[in-house]
Amino acid sequence: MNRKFPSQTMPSIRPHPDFTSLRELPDSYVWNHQADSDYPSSADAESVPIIDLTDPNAVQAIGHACKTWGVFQVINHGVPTHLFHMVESTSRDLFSLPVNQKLKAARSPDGVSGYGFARISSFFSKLMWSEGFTIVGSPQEHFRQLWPHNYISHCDVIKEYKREMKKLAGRLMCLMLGSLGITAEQDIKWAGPKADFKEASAAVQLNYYPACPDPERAMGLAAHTDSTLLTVLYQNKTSGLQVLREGVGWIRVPPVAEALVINIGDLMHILSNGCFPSVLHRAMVNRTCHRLSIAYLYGPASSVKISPHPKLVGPSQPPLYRPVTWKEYLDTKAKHFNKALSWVRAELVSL
Ligand SMILES: C=C1C[C@]23C[C@H]1CC[C@H]2[C@@]12CCC[C@@](C)(C(=O)O1)[C@H]2[C@@H]3C(=O)O
Ligand SMILES: O=C(O)CCC(=O)C(=O)O
Ligand SMILES: [Fe+2]
Repeated sequence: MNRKFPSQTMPSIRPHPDFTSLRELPDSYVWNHQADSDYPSSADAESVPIIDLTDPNAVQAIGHACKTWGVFQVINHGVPTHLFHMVESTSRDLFSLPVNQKLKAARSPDGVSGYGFARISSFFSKLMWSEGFTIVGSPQEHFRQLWPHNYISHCDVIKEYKREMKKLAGRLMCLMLGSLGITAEQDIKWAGPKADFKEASAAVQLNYYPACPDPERAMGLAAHTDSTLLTVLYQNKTSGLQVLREGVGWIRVPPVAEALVINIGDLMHILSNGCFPSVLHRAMVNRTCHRLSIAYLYGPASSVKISPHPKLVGPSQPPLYRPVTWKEYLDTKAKHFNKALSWVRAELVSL
């Protein structure tokens, strides 16, 4: 499944089919879900924790969720509801444009921003039943191509969304690290003097999963971990997100009104020296309803090297990973995909 396909055979930009016109799932979209029987489909005996950020015990609850799940949902997070409606409406406007219009903002072969299949597509021989739009920095140039007359209001929505998400992600960083006895003020220099992670950077990923004629055999977004410190994920009312629980199987993460899903990413896995493992997750699709999700992929400023925190390292706990910048890690991920973490680990051994 993790075979790498040369980019010539799987370019990131192919003319997208008009999903709405397909009555049957083309063979190129049929995934072999046989391998899933290794992990029996869980009877939902367990569910991903839901944490109220206004609860005085939130730090402990977050620490426990990060150690044992790598994912949790947050409620009472303080992000105004209207912002989700606005960003959802920008997303809908974007994905409902005609294919040729969307391709005007296609991600270039060596670029990060723009419209296209998920970056990880190149590792799979089958196609995913989804479309994506990645925003790094300002979306203005791409949005101008898509909506020559009203791109500014869409840009403003993204700007506001990023501002709110950055605040929330900084708060979550403090809570997560706090649960490990690390204080952002004293122990994390790159958190800045106010410990607000002001210099942090991020990407926004808009995901669209059209309704699918044969959802059992299709795949929305293949199993992966995020190359981030943490990811804040908003999903609309249609379910589809699943996380892999060791020894249990794929567990659904149902949409909960007003809640946001928080994933631990690979860089947090490294920073916590493996205490907070990154979570493998995937998105399935639906026969009658389309699905939208918006991921805020949060990482450090470009000059920061992430390494196991000194407070979590000692004679009995050697550092398991070598220091990496976000860019270095993304390059490793682009080469080795789901084996990237072990590459960063293996390289330490070979130093
Ligand atoms: C900052 C990031 C994180 C990226 C790469 C780059 C921009 C787009 C992100 C995603 C978003 C969709 C899933 C993923 C797996 C993908 O294919 O593109 C992510 C990837 C990663 O987390 O590795
Ligand atoms: O659509 C989803 O629920 C998952 C999206 C995701 O994993 C991502 O954008 O990284
Ligand atoms: Fe993800």
